[in-house]
Amino acid sequence: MDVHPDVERTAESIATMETRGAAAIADAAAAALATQAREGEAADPAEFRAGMRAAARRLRETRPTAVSLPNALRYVLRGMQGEDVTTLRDSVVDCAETFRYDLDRAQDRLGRIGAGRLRDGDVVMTHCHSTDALACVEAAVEQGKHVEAYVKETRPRQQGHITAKELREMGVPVTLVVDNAAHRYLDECDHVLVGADSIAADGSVINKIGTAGLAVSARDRGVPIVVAAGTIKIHPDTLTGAAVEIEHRDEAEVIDDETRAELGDVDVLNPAFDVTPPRHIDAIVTERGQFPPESIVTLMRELFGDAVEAPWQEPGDGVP
Ligand SMILES: O=P(O)(O)OC[C@H]1O[C@H](OP(=O)(O)O)[C@H](O)[C@@H]1O
Repeated sequence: MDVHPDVERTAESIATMETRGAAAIADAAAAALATQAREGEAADPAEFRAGMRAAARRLRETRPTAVSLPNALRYVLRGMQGEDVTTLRDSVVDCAETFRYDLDRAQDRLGRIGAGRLRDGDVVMTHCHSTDALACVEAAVEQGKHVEAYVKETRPRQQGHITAKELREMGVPVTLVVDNAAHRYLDECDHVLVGADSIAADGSVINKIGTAGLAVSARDRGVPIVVAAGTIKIHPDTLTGAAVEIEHRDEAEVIDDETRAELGDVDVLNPAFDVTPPRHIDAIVTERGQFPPESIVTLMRELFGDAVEAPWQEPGDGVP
C-alpha cells in the first residue's frame, strides 16, 4: 500500500540521519502519521486503518535502535479511534499533537531535574548530541550557574560539533576533544552527561557508540555518569527478554573511497550504538524524576504494563 509522500520523505530523512537524535525522530514520526491521517485518501475506515499501519511500518523500518520511534508510533496508533473516516482522522491528528506537545514538555521538565545535579562551576563531559542532555545544561545556565564542557567529537559523524555549537549558544565555554582524549581530561570533569536511544529493563543504556568506553573510563576516574533520557526512551520489549538491535551503518561513514582503495581487503565495522551496563551508570534523569538504573524496570511496568503491542502489524501477521 502506498503511503503519503510526506511519510516517505520523513522516513528517508530519518534513515539518512538528516533527522536524527532519538527525540527528534519520535517527533518527526508522529508528525508524519498526522499528515498521513489528514491527507491520506481513504475511502472507508478499513482503508484508513490499513494506510496508518503501512505508514507506521515504513517509519519503523528506518532505524532499529532508538525505541522512541516505535514508542511514538504505538502512542499515536493506540489513540486511533472511531467508526468513520472523519472521526478516525481527527483522533490520530489530536493524538499526534498531544504526543508532540508532551514530548516537548517532558524535555523541559527533565532538564530542570537534571539541572539540580549540576552545581555552579561544574564541568561536564558530553558524548554525541543529545537534546535531553543539553536541556539539563540549559536549565542549569538559566538558574544562573556557570557550567563548562568538554565535548567529545564523536566519530564517525561528529555530532559533537552540533553539541559544541549549541552549548556556545547558551554561553557555555566549550573545549572540543577527539574521542581518544576523553580519559585524559576526565579528571577535570565533575560529570559525564549523555543521552540515550534506548533504556533496557535491567537499566542498561543503549547510546552512541563510545558511551560504554567513556563510562568505564569515568568509573576509573571516579566521575559520575548521568544519563538524561525522557521516558519515551524506555524500551518495553526488553521486559520480556528481547534484545535491543544495534544499528550498523555504512562503512562510507568511516572511510572514503580513496582510503577504501588503499586499504584493499579490510573489513570495516560501523556500529552506531553500544550498551553501557547499569553498574557503570549513576543516575537516569527522566521527566518523572531521577532513578538509579536498577529501578527503571518499575517505571517501565508502570508506563507500559506487561503487554507490548505492535499496532502497525496487519491482523494475523506475527512479525512485530
Ligand atoms: O533524544 P536526544 O536526547 O536528542 O538524543 C538521544 C541520542 O540520539 C542520538 O543518536 P543518533 O545521533 O540519532 O544516532 C545519540 O545517541 C543521542 O545520545
